[in-house]
Parts: sequence; structure tokens; C-alpha cells
Amino acid sequence: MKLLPRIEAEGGADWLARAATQSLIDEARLSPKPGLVDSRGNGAHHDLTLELMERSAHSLTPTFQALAQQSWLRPVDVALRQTIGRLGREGEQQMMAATGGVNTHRGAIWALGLLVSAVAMLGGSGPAEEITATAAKLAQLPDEAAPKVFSKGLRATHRYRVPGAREEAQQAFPHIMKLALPQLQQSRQRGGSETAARLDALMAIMTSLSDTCVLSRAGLEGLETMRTGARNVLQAGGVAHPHGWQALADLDRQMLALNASPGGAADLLAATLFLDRLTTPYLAN
Ligand SMILES: CC(C)(COP(=O)(O)OP(=O)(O)OC[C@H]1O[C@@H](n2cnc3c(N)ncnc32)[C@H](O)[C@@H]1O)[C@@H](O)C(=O)NCCC(=O)NCCS
Ligand SMILES: Nc1ncnc2c1ncn2[C@@H]1O[C@H](COP(=O)(O)OP(=O)(O)OP(=O)(O)O)[C@@H](O)[C@H]1O
Repeated sequence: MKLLPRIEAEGGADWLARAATQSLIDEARLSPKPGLVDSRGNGAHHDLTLELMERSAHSLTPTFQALAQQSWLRPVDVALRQTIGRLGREGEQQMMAATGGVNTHRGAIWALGLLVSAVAMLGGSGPAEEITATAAKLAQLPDEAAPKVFSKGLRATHRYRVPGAREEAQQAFPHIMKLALPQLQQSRQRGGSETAARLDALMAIMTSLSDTCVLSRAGLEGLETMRTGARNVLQAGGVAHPHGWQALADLDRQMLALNASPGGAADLLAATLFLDRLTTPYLAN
């Protein structure tokens, strides 16, 4: 009897880790994404390829598994926050070792890592609202051991006075809960392909996110191009509609011309697909 929670934790952690990795692979392969790495090619990135993204995703499975195992049925407190901070940073090192020093998934480790921990804290399942609220509580706690580095993302949030990856998590992932998941469901109900529904969900995130990847590479012009272009796609009826498809191709051209890539939006799409996978049984693997 005493062994039961541990067995559940191990099986559950393994399943969650594989689901998180699969969500990263689904996001990377989804095409055509404006400016991002996808099945067609490297987008606006010179140091990234689809093969590298997939290798990186696989290298992160043990990190997600450790995050889930350590968080299983634990309450939100500073001790757990410090444990997942350490595991997240070790995951970044695994990623860097797997990619030869290229940042393929830093933002994704943050968002998915918090969500994997949050589901595990809830015993392996729960409604998306509860999972994101639990992840937010974790993200709000201080992590004293975090190195004081001045990252590109932090620089962009200060320079442009906008929220970034930290704030998105601390606010319980509003771009996932209010935009991406509802759009995914709405586009599926309209009867287009699953690819079109996922691209529409990405567009929904891009209509509003302050993506610090875009800001760092292309400033406010890049951010405005991203938001307006994504709005045009959805207003034209989404990617499944010929006019929406055309608007997506236009946006892809504009983003490439500006060297802009919405890496933050891509991370949040991967996190959306992870939550969708947890709550949509037919997608479970
Ligand atoms: C919080 C993180 C993402 C650092 O953020 P910061 O903005 O300072 O840095 P950086 O520019 O390196 O990375 C930000 C990344 O977030 C993504 N992103 C960009 N904008 C946004 C946004 N508005 N919302 C969400 N994600 C975004 C992009 O992929 C971007 O590359 C993270 O690296 C971190 O501090 N991790 C610490 C380890 C930890 O505590 N982990 C716990 C969970 S595993
Ligand atoms: N399909 C994708 N294509 C490109 N980036 C992605 C994709 N999916 C997620 N990302 C996110 O985008 C981020 C990489 O963006 P970027 O290369 O602009 O970051 P950087 O290394 O900080 O900047 P730079 O490459 O300009 O030095 C990663 O943190 C990753 O999480």
C-alpha cells in the first residue's frame, strides 16, 4: 500500500515528460510558421534547424521527468520553487550540451517546466485553469539561487516596458488560457484541419504577446508587424480560409524581411498543445 504513491509518481512523471517532449516536437514540425523553424526550414534563424530542435526536445525528457517526480503531490512552497529552479537550469545545460551551445528551447523549458510541475503537484491531472494557476503560484515565488544575469529578454522588457516570459507565467499564462486554447477549439469546431487549428492558435497568441525574441531582433516595428499580421490572418477566417492562408504567407515574408521570429509565441503554443494533450484523451500517447 505504501508503495502506491511512488509507483503512481513514476508512471505519471514518465507520461508527463513524454507528453511535454511530444508537444515541443509538434510545435517545431508545425508548418508554415512565420519566421520560426518548421518542417520547411530555418525561418529567420541561422543557428537553428528542425533536426536540432528535435534533438533538443528529446534531450529535455529526463528534465521534465525529474520535475514531475520532484513535484508529485507537493505543496507550493519556496523549497519546491528552489528544486524546480535548479532542475530547470540543469535542463538548460542538457539542452546546450545536446545542441552544441545553441539556445533552442530556453523559453520552452521555463513555460513547460512550470506546467509539468504544476500538473504533478495536482497528482497528474486537473483542469487547465487549475494547472496554470498552480504554475503561476510557483513562478511568483522567489528563487534565491537564480544567477543574476541580464538576459536579452530582461533587457527587452526594461527597454520597452512590457511583460516577458516571467510575467506571462506569473499571470497564469493569459495568452494560453484566454487566446490560444479557445482559438484551438473554435477552429477545430469550424471543421478545418488540425494543422490549421494549431496555426490559428499560434496566430491568436501573436495578436497580443510582447514577444521579447521579436523585440530583441526587430524592435517595436517587428512586434507591430507580428500583431497586425496575425490579426489579419484570423480576421480573414483563419488559416483554413484561402484569404487567411494568403495573409499567413504575407506575414511570413514580412517577418523574414525584418529578421523577426516569434520564439516566445512558439513556446506558448507548445505549452498550449501540452495542456490540450492532457485534457483531450484522443491525443494522449
Ligand atoms: C524566465 C526565463 C525564461 C528567463 O527569461 P528572460 O526573459 O530573462 O530570458 P531569455 O531572453 O533568455 O529567454 C526568454 C525566452 O522566453 C520566451 N519568451 C519571450 N517573450 C515571451 C513572453 N512574452 N511570454 C512568454 N515567453 C516569452 C522566448 O522563448 C525567449 O527566448 C528562464 O530562462 C529562467 O529564468 N529560468 C530559470 C530556471 C527556472 O526557474 N525554472 C523553473 C521552471 S523549469
Ligand atoms: N520553432 C521554433 N523556432 C524558433 N524558436 C523557437 C521555436 N520554438 C520555440 N522557440 C523559442 O525561441 C527561442 C530562441 O529564439 P532566439 O534564437 O531569438 O533566442 P536567442 O538565442 O536569445 O537569440 P539569438 O539567436 O538572436 O542570439 C528559444 O528560447 C525557444 O524556446
